[in-house]
Amino acid sequence: MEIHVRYEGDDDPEKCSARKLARFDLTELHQSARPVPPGIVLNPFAEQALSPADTDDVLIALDCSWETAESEAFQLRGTHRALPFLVAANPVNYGQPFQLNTVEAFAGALCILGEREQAEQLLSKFRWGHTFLELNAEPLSRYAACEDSTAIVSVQQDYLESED
Ligand SMILES: C[S@@+](CC[C@H](N)C(=O)[O-])C[C@H]1O[C@@H](n2cnc3c(N)ncnc32)[C@H](O)[C@@H]1O
Repeated sequence: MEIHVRYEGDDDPEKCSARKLARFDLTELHQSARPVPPGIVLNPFAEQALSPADTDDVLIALDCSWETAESEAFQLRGTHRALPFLVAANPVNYGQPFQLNTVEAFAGALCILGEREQAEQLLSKFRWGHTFLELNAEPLSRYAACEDSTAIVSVQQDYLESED
């Protein structure tokens, strides 16, 4: 699957997971929206959850600081999808649901879309990468077995309830 990043560059470059992926040639960084090809845009504000029914082979994230990640920032061509309940494993947001960094968002999406090997390849560049798969092992395998986004939302409900 092709992996693209609309790179805003307003986050700490030392901790930026997208920059690290680009250093290993695992993604392409785009400084503006125009050259980003259309595809599945990972957008936490999207109305519909990502599911195996999404078949595009281009995956896009917006790498910016969470402070500037407002809905207007996600003006990118394609099918916008939110990721269901998954927990961050990166040292900045460890344990936080939904607020994944860019490599975690790609990895979660790839697992849901049946591209587990590529998810592992991206995460292998991060010391804590495997922890993301361990923390989310059960939801990821349940999401990957769902037919569509309605089923994903219903599985997600189990995790939201156990958070309360
Ligand atoms: C806000 S940026 C923060 C990136 C961070 N600076 C880093 O070093 O990776 C994370 C991006 O991952 C994707 N993402 C994170 N959590 C998501 C979710 N729950 N649903 C959809 N996309 C998500 C979005 O594209 C989002 O803009």
